Amino acid sequence: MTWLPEVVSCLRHRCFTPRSTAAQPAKMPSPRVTRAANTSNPNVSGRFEFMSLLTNKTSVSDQTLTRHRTSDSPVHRKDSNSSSSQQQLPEEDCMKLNPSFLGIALKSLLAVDLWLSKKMGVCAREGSSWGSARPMMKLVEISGHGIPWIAGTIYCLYRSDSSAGREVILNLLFALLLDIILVGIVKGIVKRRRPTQNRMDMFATFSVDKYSFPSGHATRAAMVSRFMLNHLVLAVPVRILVMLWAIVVSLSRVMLGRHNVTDVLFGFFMGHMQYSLVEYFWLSPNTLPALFKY
Ligand SMILES: CC(C)=CCC/C(C)=C/CC/C(C)=C/CC/C(C)=C/COP(=O)(O)O
Repeated sequence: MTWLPEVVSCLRHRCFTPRSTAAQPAKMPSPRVTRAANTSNPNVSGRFEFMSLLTNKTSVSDQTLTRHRTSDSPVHRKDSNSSSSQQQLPEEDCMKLNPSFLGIALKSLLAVDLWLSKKMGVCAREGSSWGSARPMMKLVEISGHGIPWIAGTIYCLYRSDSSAGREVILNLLFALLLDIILVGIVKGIVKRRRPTQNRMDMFATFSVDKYSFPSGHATRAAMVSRFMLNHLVLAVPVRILVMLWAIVVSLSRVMLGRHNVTDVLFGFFMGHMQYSLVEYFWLSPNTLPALFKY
């Protein structure tokens, strides 16, 4: 499991596309950051910075640039580190200087993930290429939301008059609550930010829902669909509809720009695992008689 921290770190740092330079913690300025900062100040254009390297002027802006230049240099950073052994390199820089094979493979995979997710986010805005389908995708989103599913299951439990029916519905409720808890824990650990193309206009979210890994809709869709296919007696066309619903809910997460592809793929896998967990800990009148007394 030594690879796990590297995977989490890679997901968390977005790897190739920092959302905004202002939001980043203090770290070694990259040439891109320096250039972006300079363009906002007309006195400190890229050209001026180049000239100041030659003329060695000692104006305030020059001093700032000199500081940037010296801290940009790995040699200087090494020196300053040795003079102050307390100072540590930020984690991101360490990864760049000493990339492992796993790190490179992960970063490449995530670069493809970000590129593909952006391409597939065709309903992310009203003005996107499939922007007119956005309202329909938001309906699909609500169909996989936790609140209607939990409320509906509680209602069915209340209305159920057979003990076999109550057992199945109670286990579905257990599965839905387990899903919310497990997804919340993983989101809180990984803390991967949602894609830049996402608009945070989702219905009823928790604080962890600002994070995107894994997709809670994908876990729920995978888990609930497997649950229904295994525990309800359904006609073949309905079974196909259930499978299609799970796929469409998962796909809609990327199309709405809410998630990257890997969030949804992992979510789908995690939903299947959660179902297996529910099967393993199946609540029955034998295992939990107190729950089935009434
Ligand atoms: C409805 C009743 C009776 C109780 C509600 C119990 C409760 C507090 C449920 C929480 C449901 C909830 C807010 C789930 C979050 C759903 C969500 C927005 C997930 C994010 O999905 P993602 O695919 O974007 O990761």
